[in-house]
Amino acid sequence: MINKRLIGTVAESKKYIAGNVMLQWCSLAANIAMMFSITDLLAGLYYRNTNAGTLWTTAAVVAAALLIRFLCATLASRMSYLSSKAVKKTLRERIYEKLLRLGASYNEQVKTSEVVQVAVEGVDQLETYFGAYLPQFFYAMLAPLTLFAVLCFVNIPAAVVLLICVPLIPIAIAAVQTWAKKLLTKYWGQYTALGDTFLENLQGLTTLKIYQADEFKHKEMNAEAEKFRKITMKVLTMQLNSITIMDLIAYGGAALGVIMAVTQYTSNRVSLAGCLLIILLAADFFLPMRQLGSFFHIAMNGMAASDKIFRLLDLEEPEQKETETPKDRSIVCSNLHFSYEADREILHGVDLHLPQGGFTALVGESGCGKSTIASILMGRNKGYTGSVSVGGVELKEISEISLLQNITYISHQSYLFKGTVRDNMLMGRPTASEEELWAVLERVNLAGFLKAEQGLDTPLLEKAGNLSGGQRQRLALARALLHDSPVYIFDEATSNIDIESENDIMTEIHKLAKQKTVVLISHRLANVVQADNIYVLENGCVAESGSHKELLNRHGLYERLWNAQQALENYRKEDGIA
Ligand SMILES: Nc1ncnc2c1ncn2[C@@H]1O[C@H](COP(=O)(O)OP(=O)(O)OP(=O)(O)O)[C@@H](O)[C@H]1O
Repeated sequence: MINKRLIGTVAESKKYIAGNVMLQWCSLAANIAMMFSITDLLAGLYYRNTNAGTLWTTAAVVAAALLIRFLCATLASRMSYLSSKAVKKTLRERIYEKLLRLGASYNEQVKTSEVVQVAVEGVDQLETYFGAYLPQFFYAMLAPLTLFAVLCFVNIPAAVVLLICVPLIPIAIAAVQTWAKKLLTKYWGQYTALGDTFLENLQGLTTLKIYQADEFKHKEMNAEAEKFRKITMKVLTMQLNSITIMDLIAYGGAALGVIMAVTQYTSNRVSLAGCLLIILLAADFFLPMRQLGSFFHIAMNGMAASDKIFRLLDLEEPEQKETETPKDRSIVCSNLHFSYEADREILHGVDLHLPQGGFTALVGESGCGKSTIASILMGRNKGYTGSVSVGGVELKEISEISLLQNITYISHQSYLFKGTVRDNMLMGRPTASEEELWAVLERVNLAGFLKAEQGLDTPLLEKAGNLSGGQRQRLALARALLHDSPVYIFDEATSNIDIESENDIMTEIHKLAKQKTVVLISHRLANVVQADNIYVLENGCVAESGSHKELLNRHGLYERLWNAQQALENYRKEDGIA
């Protein structure tokens, strides 16, 4: 239960733990002095040899001891607070830095919901471990030894009996530990699983309602929650039972000490004051250990959480590369293979050439691997084989920051943050002036709408929920234009939006393609007609490539897809659907 690595990780907390232990020890010393004084007075009263001076001295000692104990308790809780603060700050910083180092491909290794739970709940659990458990652990060792040393001067047999009984509490704790550890690991597993399902169902609630599947999911969640309730009850029962056992040992041990004191007194081996002192201090032998026992379960929870934190902190990090993206940004993929799962290859030896300043399109039926290629180019999927090079340098060798400065990715669901239009746009270029912001908004045809609202200060809800799909995409494009990177990848950037927005965005993409390297992934072949080169993918392989005209003349897959789409679009036009 003393995790050296954990303590080493939050080294700053060591001084607070030591301070806390010292303060508790001072409080104990004050208590001992107070008990000495009181028992002396009581014995004096019994033998009728007390004078006013003794009374005043006792009153002064009691008052001073109470004041010291009050100050020590206040300062000790301050120490707990400081150590908890250090723990939260350090561990959350470590988790955050780790995620940054894992980079864009972090969720290849860990689920976002797990990261959130570990960083929030997991770290909170450790707060108690550092703030309460660890100081109590050391104090629970120190207190009985101190009392033993003091009581040895009063009566050795009673002091020995009390000291011998103290270790029974940690022995009882150790007995339940193996079982408790298994139970807590299971508890944490179910807790994260429940959190995962809850988050997913909440995010998909509208979809569940549309398909009236909410009742079914409700039942599923109920079943999972019931499982979690049962395991929580098991944990609580285990905690309650072990606390009962500890209470029996603690108060049984104290009772034994009292019996010893009385028998020693009746056989004249200890004075009345000494006997009273043993009786009054007997419980103090056990209370720190008993208190430790009650923190023990919280600490075990913390241990289970720390395992998860260290699992996250120990995830293998992609090597931090120093190489800058070369000036020549032409991208070449040769014999590119990639699988998300071991036994299912998605890309089977793809060869692509995306020349600097060129306008290249990737087309193909759904699921053929277009977005996977885009992800690889953005450095998000690192486990590919074959070669992907930028200006002759292997992609894996290029630093992630440099790559992301040079390539901008715009998907059909670009993320817009809660805040204002300005906040979101400045992410593209933090130094952009007001004029520059309005200029790109004009380019994407969003300026008119925003002027009628609150301009750049128009508030945005989470994921820009208060904008239409088309407006969201135009804003995402405006932000991307501000980024002004040499390469742009548009991955179905005009999917699911109105035809006007699509036309506006496509016009901008075509203009951009005259100045930058543009890769356009699109279902709609009418959008790629102007591309210099079109790669037609089929089942993770390049089936054909060439310009629109060349591909039509080949009479292959591209022509079939084109004819099918044209027929559909003409039909729509005739029926006035589009
Ligand atoms: N994260 C993932 N884990 C496992 N398999 C995945 C993952 N993402 C995609 N796939 C699989 O990889 C294949 C290619 O997906 P990809 O998204 O690259 O296709 P796409 O051509 O972009 O399709 P679409 O045009 O529908 O967007 C699909 O069969 C898909 O099931």
